[in-house]
Amino acid sequence: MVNLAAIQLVSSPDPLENLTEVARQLQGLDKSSPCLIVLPECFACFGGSDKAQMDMAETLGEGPVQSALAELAIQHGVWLVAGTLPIKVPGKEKFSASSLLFAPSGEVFAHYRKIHLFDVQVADGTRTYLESRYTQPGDELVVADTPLGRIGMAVCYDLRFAGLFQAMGELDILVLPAAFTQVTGEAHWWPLLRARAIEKQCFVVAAGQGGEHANGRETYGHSTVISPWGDVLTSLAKGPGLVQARVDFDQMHEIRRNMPVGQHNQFRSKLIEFNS
Ligand SMILES: O=C(O)CNC(=O)[C@H](CS)NC(=O)CCC(=O)C(=O)O
Repeated sequence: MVNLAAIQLVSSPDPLENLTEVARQLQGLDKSSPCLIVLPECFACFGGSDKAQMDMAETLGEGPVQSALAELAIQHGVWLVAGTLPIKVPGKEKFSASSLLFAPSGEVFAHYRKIHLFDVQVADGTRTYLESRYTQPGDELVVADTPLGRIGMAVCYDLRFAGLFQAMGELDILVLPAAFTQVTGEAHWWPLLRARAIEKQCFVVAAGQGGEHANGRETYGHSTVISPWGDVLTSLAKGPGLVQARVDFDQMHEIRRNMPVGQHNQFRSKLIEFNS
């Protein structure tokens, strides 16, 4: 059994405040099985100015937020997907929206830089988003081969690009830190997430920002754990909280035996792997 968990936040622009909330939510974790916890996109700083994010950007492997995260992973003995953090890109002005996977040892086991940037006019005209104005896109797929299983890493808007997940090959768990808008979340969050779980025949752990933020932005929330059959095992609509589901991978192997989608897949692609 493995406990798959997501912490939902309504992050402020203040990293200390948000890290304190993460530490508080971790107190509710069921540690009777090995745990994987996912934090939301921009968990440490959200709803402020672009400058607030630029100012807190850290160099990979050093900085107060990364140190705090490593400490939490060690303290609780868990695998921790630290949502996204602004991480400096050598030689570039912009930072990458980096999703770091911490091992229970506190080491950064894998590092995914969000590939697809959300430069979008939201349907009801509420807001125009231009993530590329301050974020450097990544260009590598990342699958972390861990003792818990093969973990595919993606962030938020990436969810809309099915080719990304096809290219990842076989996955046991897909993690998705997110900050979906209220408008697009209402319309697309569930069909996209459940489709990914079904087509990859894997568990999906999605951690969202979920509420009203300092700059008036509304995020959709609905953090969740979804089974390889597409069932929603747990979810939380809005507000800070912890969702968790102890899962048995036998169900996943049974589904794959009966419907060997992976073997029938006619598409193959190169990918970057981080191995233990
Ligand atoms: O910009 C920030 O402060 C933090 N980053 C985000 O909130 C990102 C980019 S704006 N949000 C998304 O990608 C929403 C995707 C989405 O809602 C969808 O695909 O429907």
